[in-house]
Amino acid sequence: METKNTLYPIFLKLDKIDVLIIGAGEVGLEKLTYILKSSPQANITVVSKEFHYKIIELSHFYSNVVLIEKEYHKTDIEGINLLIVATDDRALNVKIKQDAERLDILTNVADDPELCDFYLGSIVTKGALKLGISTNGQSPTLAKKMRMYFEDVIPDEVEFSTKLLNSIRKKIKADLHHKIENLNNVTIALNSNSKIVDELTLVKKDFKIYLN
Ligand SMILES: C[C@@]1(CC(=O)O)c2cc3[nH]c(cc4nc(cc5[nH]c(cc(n2)[C@H]1CCC(=O)O)[C@@](C)(CC(=O)O)[C@@H]5CCC(=O)O)C(CC(=O)O)=C4CCC(=O)O)c(CCC(=O)O)c3CC(=O)O
Ligand SMILES: NC(=O)C1=CN([C@@H]2O[C@H](COP(=O)(O)OP(=O)(O)OC[C@H]3O[C@@H](n4cnc5c(N)ncnc54)[C@H](O)[C@@H]3O)[C@@H](O)[C@H]2O)C=CC1
Repeated sequence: METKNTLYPIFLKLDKIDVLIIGAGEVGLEKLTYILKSSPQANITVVSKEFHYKIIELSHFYSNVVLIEKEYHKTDIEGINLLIVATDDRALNVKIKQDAERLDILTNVADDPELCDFYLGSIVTKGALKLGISTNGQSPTLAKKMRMYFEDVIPDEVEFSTKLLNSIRKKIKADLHHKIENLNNVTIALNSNSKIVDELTLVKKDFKIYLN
């Protein structure tokens, strides 16, 4: 595996596409839980011979999670946009990946990086702000630690600042070049000082003046 991370992160609207998880054991549960934590409205179908009881509980809570109790058949993946494979049968996982390739479906085979078209990352969410973290498959544990670190150090005020910046953004009536300059000026405090919390409080005051 490469040291330099060349993966390209994108932020998907999972309520607008169809996600399928095949296999509903421990790993299926981990993937489902993690996706719902970040995207509670994700459209997710789970196909499996048996279901972890926590997956059944989740499906009662989320009407957007549909469970289908059956053995995998290649027609299950037709029309699917994003696929996560998590059965305990490695040969079956390889076959599902081949079926998916024929239909051009982006696929993650849980815990089998070689078979993955994409990886799930660690995710930090603070209001509108979202950070995706990847170690290029080298250490999921490090990705998790980084998530916990950023959850801790990014101040909750960032939610407020994001909203304010958005309203300023809408108010500034200028050509794109001047708009970017203006927005850079009001956010410059964020870049110039490591005491993010203090700076955000200052920025908040500036914004209030700016908006009045
Ligand atoms: C390549 C990738 C493919 C993918 O699954 O998408 C992958 C692969 C593997 N994971 C393994 C193990 C563990 N995974 C975790 C946790 C997470 N794993 C996640 C993603 C990814 N895992 C992708 C790369 C992400 C990146 O680029 O950094 C996270 C981010 C999201 C998620 O849950 O999917 C989530 C953290 C969420 C969070 O809390 O923020 C823990 C820690 C724990 O659970 O506490 C362990 C045990 C400790 C350890 O091994 O480090 C194994 C070995 C299995 C074995 O031993 O057999 C493989 C296979 C291999 O490496 O060969
Ligand atoms: N549990 C763990 O922490 C880890 C698991 N893995 C690997 O991840 C994979 C999945 O592991 P677990 O989730 O723990 O297994 P599990 O045994 O808990 O779950 C497997 C699921 O796949 C379903 N399944 C099996 N054959 C099927 C078929 N033909 N059609 C539809 N569904 C089918 C089963 O009904 C079950 O729900 C395995 O390859 C395992 O080696 C790897 C690392 C850690």
